[in-house]
Amino acid sequence: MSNDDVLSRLADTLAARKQADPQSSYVAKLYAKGLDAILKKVAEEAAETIMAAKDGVREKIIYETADLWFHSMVLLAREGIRPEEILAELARREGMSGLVEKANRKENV
Ligand SMILES: N=c1c2ncn([C@@H]3O[C@H](COP(=O)(O)OP(=O)(O)OP(=O)(O)O)[C@@H](O)[C@H]3O)c2ncn1[C@@H]1O[C@H](COP(=O)(O)O)[C@@H](O)[C@H]1O
Repeated sequence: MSNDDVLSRLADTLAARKQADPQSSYVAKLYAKGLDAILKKVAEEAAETIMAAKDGVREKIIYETADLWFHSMVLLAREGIRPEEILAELARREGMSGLVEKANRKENV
């Protein structure tokens, strides 16, 4: 299996877990706990990523960032948002100066 479409495959699994038994699936259990529990995990994993970066251990940064991305993906799945939509937003910004993006953002968001 290629790494190229790992986000799409994971999103398919996360969508399917909406029908799964919370006893047999970590993701189903998280959905059952609700939005606040998912947000708490995102915040925890962000904090763990920060601590890993502070420690400066490469493998730890990769591991904790994977946990952060995974829980962010659970949040997106809960909200019915596909990872392709985030990738499209990043692609839209590609080649655009961050300063231009910042000016546009003030007008649009
Ligand atoms: N990529 C992941 C993944 N990354 C991390 N985790 C889980 O996320 C949790 C990380 O939280 P912590 O480090 O705080 O550990 P914890 O104390 O066990 O977590 P809590 O009980 O406090 O929530 C761990 O339980 C990990 O097992 C993941 N669980 C599932 N997946 C993917 O999601 C798919 C569906 O998982 P299930 O729904 O469990 O079948 C799997 O096939 C994987 O592809």
